[in-house]
Amino acid sequence: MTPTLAGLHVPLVTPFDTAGRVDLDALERLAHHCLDGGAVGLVALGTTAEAPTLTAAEADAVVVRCAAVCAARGVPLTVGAGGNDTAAAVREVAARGAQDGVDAILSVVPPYSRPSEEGVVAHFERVAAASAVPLLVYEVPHRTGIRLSAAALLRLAAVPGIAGVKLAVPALDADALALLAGAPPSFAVLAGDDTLILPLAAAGARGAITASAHCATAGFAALLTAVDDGDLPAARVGAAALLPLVQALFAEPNPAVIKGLLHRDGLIATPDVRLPLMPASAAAVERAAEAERAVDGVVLDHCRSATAIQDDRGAGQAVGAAM
Ligand SMILES: O=C(O)C1=N[C@H](C(=O)O)C[C@H](O)C1
Repeated sequence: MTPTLAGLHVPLVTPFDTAGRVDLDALERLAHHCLDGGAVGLVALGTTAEAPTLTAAEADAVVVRCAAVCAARGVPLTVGAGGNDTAAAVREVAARGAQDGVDAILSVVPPYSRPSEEGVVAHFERVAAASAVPLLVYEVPHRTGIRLSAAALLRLAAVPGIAGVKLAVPALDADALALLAGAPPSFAVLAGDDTLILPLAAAGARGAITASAHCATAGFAALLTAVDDGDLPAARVGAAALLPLVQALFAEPNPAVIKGLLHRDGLIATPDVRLPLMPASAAAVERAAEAERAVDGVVLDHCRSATAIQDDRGAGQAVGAAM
């Protein structure tokens, strides 16, 4: 499938069962839950998946199960692969990109080593050349230790095989705006920081990869649809309603609170994360649950009023047509 790098993509957590094993059935249920809520694609083995803690066999099993769900639902699957050893990243991306049902690769800017921008571009030229599927660069400075300039990201946009960037920068600053303004049509910018979906989408991002959207999925999908439809007042209502939820979900290291809330909501068997992450505090999960309830109210109210407006418009058009 040619991936649609637009709309809402959810980077799935990796659920664990009470014995500490990867719970593939819960993962499958969660995948359907997110797609039922309005996500148009899924991401496996992202940051939120605790990918560094999975064995190779576990990671393979996660990809196989997610690929089966995505194939059944006719949506694209993006898979995280790469790292800060270019030779190893090339091998991993080549293998993942060749796996059945993998439509795109999400590959992080090499973390920890703090290479120059020249080095980052050379890294991605090699990695993209090895990939059988389009590659999304994952720009996440607070995790990698380096922030790429707009000029460097635009150089990456011109590399064959690189189809976009997941932009998880902390602010909509001049570099982010310059990237959005200069990105060619072949290069999709996706919002990667959950607090900045509205401003990034309003400035031209085509969608979002958003861990918070495990919860209140319909609200995040509605926010992006509102921006697409040019309905900024509705998008502002949605974004304002979602912000307390996003803040609550990221109050402790991700994905602990998301897992805590999914467990509380009965979607996964345990809230467990693997070390070095620690389980979320009960207070953080409770705050997130309250924020989630508040979003449901706003989004439902908004949908009701949006439907009422649609009905009015439809009635008006019908009347106009009859005259
Ligand atoms: O796994 C991801 O992809 C995401 N991880 C981010 C993080 O934990 O830094 C957050 C974002 O929503 C998606």
